[in-house]
Amino acid sequence: MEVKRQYINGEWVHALSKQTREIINPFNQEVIAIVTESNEEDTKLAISAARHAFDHGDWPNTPTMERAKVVRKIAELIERDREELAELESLDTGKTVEESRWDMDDIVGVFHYYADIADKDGGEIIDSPVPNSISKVVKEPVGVCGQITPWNYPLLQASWKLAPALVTGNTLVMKPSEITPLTTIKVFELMEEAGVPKGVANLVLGAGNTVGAELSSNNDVDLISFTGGIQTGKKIMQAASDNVKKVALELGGKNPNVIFADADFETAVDQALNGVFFHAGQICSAGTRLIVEESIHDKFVDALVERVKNIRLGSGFDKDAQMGPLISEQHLNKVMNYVENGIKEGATVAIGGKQPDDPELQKGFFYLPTILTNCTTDMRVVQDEGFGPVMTVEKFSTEEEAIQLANDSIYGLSGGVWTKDIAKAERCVAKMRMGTVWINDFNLYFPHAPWGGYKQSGFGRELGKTGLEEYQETKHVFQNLDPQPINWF
Ligand SMILES: NC(=O)c1ccc[n+]([C@@H]2O[C@H](COP(=O)([O-])OP(=O)(O)OC[C@H]3O[C@@H](n4cnc5c(N)ncnc54)[C@H](O)[C@@H]3O)[C@@H](O)[C@H]2O)c1
Ligand SMILES: C[N+](C)(C)CC=O
Repeated sequence: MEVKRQYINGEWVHALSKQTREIINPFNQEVIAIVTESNEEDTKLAISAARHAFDHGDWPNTPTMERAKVVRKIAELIERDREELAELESLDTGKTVEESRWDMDDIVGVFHYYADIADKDGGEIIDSPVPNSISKVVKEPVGVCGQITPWNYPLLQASWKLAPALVTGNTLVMKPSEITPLTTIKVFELMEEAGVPKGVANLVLGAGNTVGAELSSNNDVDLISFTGGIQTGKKIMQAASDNVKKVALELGGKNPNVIFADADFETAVDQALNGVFFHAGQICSAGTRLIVEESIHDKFVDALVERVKNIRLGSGFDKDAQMGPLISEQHLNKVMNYVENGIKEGATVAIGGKQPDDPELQKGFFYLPTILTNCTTDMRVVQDEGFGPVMTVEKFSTEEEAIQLANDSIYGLSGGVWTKDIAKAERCVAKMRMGTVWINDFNLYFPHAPWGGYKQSGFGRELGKTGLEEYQETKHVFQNLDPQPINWF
């Protein structure tokens, strides 16, 4: 098997150490690729290349419209290779190919969106309070950006960083998750084909505690944009402090989905299932914390359990499969422990709570879709991000209690409210401390609207206009057209 290489200063090169890593298919544990294993020294080379391209190259000063053409070309190439990329993503993550196709469409949309909006904000003229002067605000690229992504949406999360960084004239070094680097490698090939100049976009492949730590601590990096877990986010924030680099953190969530008794019952049941079990619950915004009005609690749980019985587990390449495996054995063990601890805390398993018996699934890291009832807000299983196909169910009896439960979390990424009473929904939304709140929907995102967290779900925003501004500095330029001595000294 040919070893896949890192991309530094426009060259596909092996890591200096010549170490490699096997990439595993989570459905059957087969080795699907071997990639070079970068370390701190490779990362320093990649950062130097990005630094040189920023300080001495043309990209930061290339007209925005020209950069937008390159970004649009990347979108077109991803669209051209959509099927290959979708299959690669499914092979690497275990998600169904249909899910991966949706991801690819979203990714194409993100590159187009940023190509479209990049030249729409050329700065601002300020009405200067000083006679005979010009005061203006201009936007400039931040500089060298370190970008670190997780394994659950490898290319989607990469696209949310690459497209705005490139179109605004930054240079960058990306580090995908060491478990799922394959589609990111492929897109760097497409970026080369699209004409991204040498040194502007660099790719290193390796572990968090080596490559990731170097990227976040290196003083030649001006901004670190990270998507991943809360504990890693804290380390990155600390590592970034030496040169006070800009930090953007997209961290985890434990997202409440509040169901009022007057909600459209069938739709709320259907979307509550989708909110949790899509991609086997390995979604930052999964609605794993169901909060249901007491009067419909039993009926709602019964309906969920009946539907869960029919969820089909299987290979991402099986057209009938609705849910794939978890990403790794280590993650499977984490999810199993999380559920076992929840049971010890007093939760009741309404369905699932174990690995499937199906002999065809034994090589994969599968876990059954699980619903835990009798949950209360003080339990770890309710507070911690399980990141698996596990829903906890709590009850409430008043609107105030629903809001209080929904906010009782260190996280604040997203949440949902289901009711036909729009005034009630708006009252709840106004009090819910989360970056995204859905009314009568769940887990919807698109390029035009910002995405990010309150509280310990992080700070900074991706997507939308705000996602572009993350990659820009704001400079005030004041010009005196009639300079005179002040005669103070
Ligand atoms: N808020 C969002 O938009 C969003 C989106 C996707 C995933 N997530 C979160 O990501 C997590 C799952 O992803 P994960 O398990 O890959 O997270 P993780 O934190 O373990 O790893 C994420 C990335 O950080 C790297 N890393 C690890 N240690 C590092 C260190 N010391 N310094 C620098 N980089 C380091 C990893 O190699 C990987 O590339 C979940 O918590 C999920 O909620 C959040
Ligand atoms: C941000 N999102 C929802 C695409 C993936 C979260 O894990």
